[in-house]
Amino acid sequence: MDQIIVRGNGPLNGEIPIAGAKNACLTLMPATLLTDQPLTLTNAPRLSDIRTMTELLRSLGAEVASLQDGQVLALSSHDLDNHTADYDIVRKMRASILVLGPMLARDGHAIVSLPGGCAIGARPVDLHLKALEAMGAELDLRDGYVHAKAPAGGLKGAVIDFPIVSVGATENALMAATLARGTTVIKNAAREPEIVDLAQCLRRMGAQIEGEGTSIITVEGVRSLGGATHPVVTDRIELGTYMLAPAICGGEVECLGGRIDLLAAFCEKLDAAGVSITETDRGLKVSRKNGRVRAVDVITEPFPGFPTDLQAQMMALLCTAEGTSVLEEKIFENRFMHAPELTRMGARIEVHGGHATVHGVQKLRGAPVMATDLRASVSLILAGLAAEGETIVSRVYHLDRGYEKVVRKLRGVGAQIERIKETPAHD
Ligand SMILES: CC(=O)N[C@H]1[C@@H](OP(=O)(O)OP(=O)(O)OC[C@H]2O[C@@H](n3ccc(=O)[nH]c3=O)[C@H](O)[C@@H]2O)O[C@H](CO)[C@@H](O)[C@@H]1O
Ligand SMILES: C=C(OP(=O)(O)O)C(=O)O
Repeated sequence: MDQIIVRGNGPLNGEIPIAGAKNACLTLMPATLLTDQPLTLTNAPRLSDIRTMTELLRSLGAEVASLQDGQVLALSSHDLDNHTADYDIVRKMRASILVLGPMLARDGHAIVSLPGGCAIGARPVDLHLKALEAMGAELDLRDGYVHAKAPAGGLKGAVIDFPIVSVGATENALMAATLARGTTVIKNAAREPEIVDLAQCLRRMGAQIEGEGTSIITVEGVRSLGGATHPVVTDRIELGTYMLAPAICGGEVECLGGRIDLLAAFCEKLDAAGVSITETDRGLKVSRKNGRVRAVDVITEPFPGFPTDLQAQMMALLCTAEGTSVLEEKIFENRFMHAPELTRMGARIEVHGGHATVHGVQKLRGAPVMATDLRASVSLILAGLAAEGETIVSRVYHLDRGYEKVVRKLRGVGAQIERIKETPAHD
């Protein structure tokens, strides 16, 4: 297993290109199951999660070609020769549940393993299932799998009123509704940019959708969808992560492809903390010129609120802020596992239930630390960039799920960071 070694090295300066969004690409790829025509995705990120989704789609009989060094994905699913998404693949990545709606809508049946819990929380899929039931699907939970059947004649349009905002359930319902008979109205829909991106891609494929980006999405089902070429939206979480690098270390970094509208709530918090953000022709320029950042309180919420996927990285910034910050995690019940690791680096953090209180310290110190999940892993790297001495981050396979070329990108702005093979322990 690899490790990443970071040495705190002062201000960072230069530019970092931002990739296409993992969380958008992982929902766009299953859209291929809705059509027998080719779907081409450009601006795809090169990540292990994308390879896992490729493996899953291939196991169902889809063809997926990775072109131009992985930045273009050519997908096609003429006939699916298998309608079972196997536990061995689904357990690796929760986004696998997104094949359920499309397979059911197109072919009328699907068997998909339940993804189970994961490190950051229980993460049930009941809302995905209820949405499909509302469209007439019969669901049976057996042996850890959802066995799903559409009524004769296919799924029917329905009013789906989600009790809480769910990104994944909105995506599954939206894809299924494109081929359902009649009109589907999704109320309390998620408004994330990844939902807007999915709706735009589906529309390019011939779907009739209105209201994406608002809480009510209306879909008029069509008989079939065609092929399309679609560019994956910028990864707002990778963007926010790299915006935090100069905020933590000082200096000035331009994040190429960045847009404030993807991250308005996050940008407001950075501004309040004393970080300057300027829109340029090429992206966002971020700098921290005057001394330490100030403490700010953060509550994670569905879009347009502060993203849960940036909470760990924001905590890394606040560890060295002047004053005390409170972070409240409202999406996932166990998403503070980075806190004890940051504490190993000298941070002063108290966690009580869904709240973490961070008392800013002057300086962090390098230490061996362990990545516990995707965003936790990058928060430790960010903290290491600002720490005195050497930080060794283990279990970086978490990082590979969501960050491409992290060492190259950070070295490009002057960071001292390298990836090494872990030395095996001796008896
Ligand atoms: C609203 C939100 O911020 N969603 C995040 C969530 O999307 P993801 O789609 O994974 O999760 P959801 O948006 O579905 O979850 C939101 C909340 O609803 C609950 N829930 C969800 C589905 C369900 O069937 N039943 C249920 O109770 C979840 O446990 C959670 O507390 O994780 C992704 C990866 O970290 C993030 O990119 C998304 O921004
Ligand atoms: C937790 C994440 O992904 P997933 O939903 O695939 O676990 C994430 O993107 O931060």
